[in-house]
This record gives sequence, structure tokens and C-alpha cells, in this order.
Amino acid sequence: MQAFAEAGEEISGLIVNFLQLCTLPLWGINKQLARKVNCRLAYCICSQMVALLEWWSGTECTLYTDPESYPFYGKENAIVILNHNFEIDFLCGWTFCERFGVLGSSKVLAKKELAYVPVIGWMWYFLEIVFCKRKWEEDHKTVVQSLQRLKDYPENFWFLLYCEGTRFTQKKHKISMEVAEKKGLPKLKYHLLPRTKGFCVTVQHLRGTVTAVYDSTLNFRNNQIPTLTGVLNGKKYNADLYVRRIPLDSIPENESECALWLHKLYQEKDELQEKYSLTGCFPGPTLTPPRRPWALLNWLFWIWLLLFPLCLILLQLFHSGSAFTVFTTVVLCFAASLGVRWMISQTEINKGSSYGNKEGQLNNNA
Ligand SMILES: CC/C=C\C/C=C\C/C=C\C/C=C\C/C=C\C/C=C\CCC(=O)SCCNC(=O)CCNC(=O)[C@H](O)C(C)(C)COP(=O)(O)OP(=O)(O)OC[C@H]1O[C@@H](n2cnc3c(N)ncnc32)[C@H](O)[C@@H]1OP(=O)(O)O
Ligand SMILES: CCCCCCCCCCCCCCCC(=O)OC[C@@H](O)COP(=O)(O)O
Repeated sequence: MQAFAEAGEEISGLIVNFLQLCTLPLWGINKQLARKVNCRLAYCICSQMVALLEWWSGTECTLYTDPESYPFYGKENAIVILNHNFEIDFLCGWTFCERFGVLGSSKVLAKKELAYVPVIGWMWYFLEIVFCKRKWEEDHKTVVQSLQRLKDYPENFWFLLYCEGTRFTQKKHKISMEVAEKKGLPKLKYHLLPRTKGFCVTVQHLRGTVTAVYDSTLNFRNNQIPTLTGVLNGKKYNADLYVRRIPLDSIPENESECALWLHKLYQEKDELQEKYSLTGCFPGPTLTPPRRPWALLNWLFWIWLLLFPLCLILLQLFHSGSAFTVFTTVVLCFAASLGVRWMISQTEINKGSSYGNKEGQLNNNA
């Protein structure tokens, strides 16, 4: 069943990528329409992953936030800041995007390597996702250009920034705390030292386009260590997300003040994590939007469309095909499975980059 789900996701994703490619001529004729169409096509891919989390694995996602901020969610453009400790944190982020109706349009400042991942990376190209090489000298120009393009985006979007720049490991934490010490900044226990350049440039260039920063902190109950493979195997997790809405006007315009502001924010985030580790929950009320049926319906649609004919073809092959045809089919299925495994491995922290493993200029990717 899991293999079926994987094959369905992969084939449907490639079909959507092809449809996205077909929208290329439209960009020249009606750019805003092309963007809207691509948001819907992207929804077809992302919502299948969300359906796996919400409906297949039954993972519960609880939102802690204040009732005054809640009505803004999904109704405005926002920059989302999130801690980067978990292999499925992006998927939990997508779940909230889905529940607030911004899944198809949501953006991220992503490492360039992800642009080459089939289905998701190729989809992102048409969503005008901002990519970076994590080398500021090379990134500055392209990141600014990509941000400028979002100024007239026709749909509400959330722009996700993992300011730590890489996923938390003990080694990366130790090194980043050495950097903090050298800079005279307080040490953090649960976060890596945030990289400030991406945040400051995003705030600077999206001012007037986004209205708020959503300071978000994610945790899993009972020290669960969630993985994408766990989700695919139907394992249920319990995610807690704390979100604080900060109006963009309250963030300093000056670059060094903005950087200081971000460091202070991470110190506050660290205190919040300490509270969570002591009490097992975040402070304040929970206001969790319910899961919507659309992700499930979209997933079932693709299963209905693809898996039944796929099974029929396979059965016919094994019944009437020559030994050569059967062998070729088995090899193709094996290659497809390897492809999916490789995609899943992109989410695994122990296969992550070496970025942040070395202090200073030499912290490039592996
Ligand atoms: C209501 C509900 C609310 C919320 C719901 C939650 C979420 C949903 C939202 C949206 C979902 C949308 C999409 C999600 C889908 C998928 C996402 C998946 C993955 C993609 C994520 C990634 O790829 S993360 C990696 C790439 N992104 C980033 O790195 C962003 C952060 N980085 C930066 O901003 C960097 O500044 C940079 C990349 C722009 C540039 O990198 P560079 O390395 O060149 O950085 P700096 O110039 O900043 O670094 C040099 C300075 O850093 C100091 N230094 C040196 N070594 C270290 C070290 N080890 N640790 C810390 N600091 C270090 C050095 O001294 C320099 O200091 P300066 O003072 O000179 O700046
Ligand atoms: C049933 C369906 C099976 C299909 C599985 C498809 C899986 C596709 C996953 C694609 C990858 C999505 C994004 C991964 C995000 C991520 O976690 O990136 C890590 C970066 O932030 C930081 O990288 P690093 O420096 O290595 O920590």
C-alpha cells in the first residue's frame, strides 16, 4: 500500500510538473493568470503530502496563538520564522498553510540544491520560490531580484525563513555557539545562531508587501522524533506550533538594528523552548483550525486516476508479457522506488549538508 502511495505521489507530481511546463506560454500573455494557475497546480502536489500527514498518519497539529491574531492568518502576506529541528517541520508548516488556505502560494528561502529535486523542486520553479547558495556574496543579487518579483503576487502568501540556515545537530550547535561567543551574543540552548542577512533583506524588500512576521516555534510531544518515513508508515505524531504575530512596522529598518532584533527574537524563542521542555506545552490558548477535506479529496482523486490503471497494466504485463517485458517493468519499478527513496533522503538530518559545520567562510555545503 505504501509503495502504491509513493508511486501515485511521484507520477501525479510529474504530471503536474508537465502541466506547469505547459503554462510557460501563458506567462508572456497574462502573468497574473499564470501565477494563479500555478498556485492551484502546486496545491495538487503539496496537498497530497499534507493528506499523508493529516489523514494517512493521523498526526495531530495543535496551534497555540492569541485570539486577536487569529483572524489575520491566511488573510495577509506574512514572513514566517520557524525553528529547524525536525525532518518534517516543513510538512507541519504546509499543514497550517492548507488549513489557512495559502498552501498553493506559500514560499520559502530555500537552498539551491532543492531546486533539482524532481516534483517538489521543479514545482517551486513555477512558484517563484527564492533560492540561495548560502554564500551571501553570490546570493545577494539573486535573492533581492526574486524578492522584488513577489511585490505584485496575486495571491496571499507566507514566506518561510529558517533563519538558522540548516537543521540542528549537536556539532552545528557547538560551532554556532562559538560564533555567538566571539560576537558577544548570549548562548542559545535549543537553536543555532540565526543568520541575519536573509531576514534583513527580506524585511527590507517585502516591506509594503507583507504586513507581519509570524514568529513560530514547533515541537513534538513526548520527545517524538518524527520522520517522513514514519509518516509514510502511518505513524501518528503530535505537533505543537506556537505562533506570535508581530506587525512588520515594529521591526527596525536599519540593517544592524534589524540583525540585533533577530538575535533578541531567538533569545526569546530559546526561553519559550525551555518552558516547553519543562512543561510539555506552550503557554496560552490553543486555537487549532480543523483539517479540511480538500487535501484528502485531491489525494483520493489521484489514487483513483492513477493507481487502478497502473495495477491493470502491471497485471496484464505479468500475465501476457514476455520475460523481457516483465524484467524491464521490474527494473523500471525498482528505479522509481529508488527515486522516491532518494527524495525522502533529502529530508533526513543525518544525510544533511555540512553547512554550519565549519565556522566562518568555509561553511559551504558538502
Ligand atoms: C499560523 C501559522 C504560522 C506558521 C506556519 C508555519 C510555516 C508555514 C510557512 C510556509 C511554508 C512554505 C514552504 C515550506 C516548504 C518547504 C521548505 C523546506 C525547506 C527549505 C528550507 C531550506 O532550504 S533552509 C536553507 C536555506 N535557507 C537559509 O539559509 C535561510 C537563512 N539564511 C540566511 O538568511 C543567510 O543569511 C543567507 C542564506 C541569505 C546567506 O548565507 P551565508 O552563509 O552567506 O550567511 P551569512 O552572511 O548570514 O553568514 C555569515 C555570518 O554568519 C556568521 N557565522 C559563521 N559561521 C556561523 C555559524 N556556524 N553559525 C552562525 N553564524 C555563523 C559569520 O560570522 C557571519 O556573521 P556576520 O556578522 O558577518 O553577518
Ligand atoms: C508518498 C509520497 C512519497 C514521496 C516523497 C517525496 C518527498 C519529497 C521531499 C522533498 C524535500 C522537501 C524539502 C526538504 C526540506 C528540508 O528539510 O531541507 C533542509 C534544509 O532546510 C536545510 O538543509 P541542511 O543544511 O541539510 O540541514
